[in-house]
Amino acid sequence: MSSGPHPLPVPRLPRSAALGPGRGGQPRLLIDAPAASAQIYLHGATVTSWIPRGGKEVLFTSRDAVFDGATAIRGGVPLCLPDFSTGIHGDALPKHGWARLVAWSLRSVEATAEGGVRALLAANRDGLSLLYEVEAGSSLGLTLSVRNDGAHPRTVEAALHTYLALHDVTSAELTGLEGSRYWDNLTSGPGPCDGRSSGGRLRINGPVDRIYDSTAAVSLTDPGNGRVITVSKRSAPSTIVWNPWSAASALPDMADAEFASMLCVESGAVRDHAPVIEPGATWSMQARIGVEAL
Ligand SMILES: O=P(O)(O)OC[C@H]1O[C@H](O)[C@H](O)[C@@H](O)[C@@H]1O
Repeated sequence: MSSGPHPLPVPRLPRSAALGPGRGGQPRLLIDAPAASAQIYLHGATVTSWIPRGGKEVLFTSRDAVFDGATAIRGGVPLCLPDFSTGIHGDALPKHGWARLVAWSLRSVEATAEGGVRALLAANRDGLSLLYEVEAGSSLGLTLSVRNDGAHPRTVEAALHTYLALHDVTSAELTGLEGSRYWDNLTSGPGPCDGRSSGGRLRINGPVDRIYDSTAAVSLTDPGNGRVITVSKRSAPSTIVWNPWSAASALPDMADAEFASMLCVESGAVRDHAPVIEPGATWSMQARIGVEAL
């Protein structure tokens, strides 16, 4: 009999959750609870699906996403940490940090009193201990905690790189960022405060890649699906808005035309807002995604 790799410890699961192979045979927690269904891959602790009961899929995951246990998953909520993009000094590798690239362990899974499921995942590396709590219910709660296990203060960038599914991005309107300053990654410069001239709404009709200074909750209308997606957050002073537009065709793991049915609205603490975590201290941030009828 062959003695294969030592299996990872599996926590006791409620009846509304199953751990098994998902796409590409990758370990995945499948949730089917009274309040919602959801999927979480242990690779990168990537939530790839959340469907509130009676509703439609809220998270976009590309049909060409690569599930090989090495590549970052194109869609859902990849975690960017300890760097966002190439980091504060512009030279950090891998891009967006290692958190989305490593296998996380599943610490606990429990049914919530509200009919959802709460999963706790953990990863340690590079002098940092990460804990990630995913609560999939009538809303999706994501809480990321980072402990500095090293002897020196650490500056850590973090973002919940949330891909939201839309019927048609050009008919969507994003509100909540009006009047906020932003850095435009497309021009590598600061953008004008926008939203004022358009009555507070941001419409997407081309590529967008902006890092907003904003703690505000945002709403994204999705008229084709008859809904508004809301994102509220705590300790996350950055909001990143990204759609590659047709440049997505250069991405090997995103299918042609899919850019029309997604918008990333990412909650984080990046660049000037990156927290400095003292030795032994823990910093955490939270985002909550909800859906309302339009
Ligand atoms: O292709 P990835 O490494 O996943 O990055 C996807 C995107 O992430 C963020 O939204 C950045 O602001 C973009 O500049 C970047 O292109």
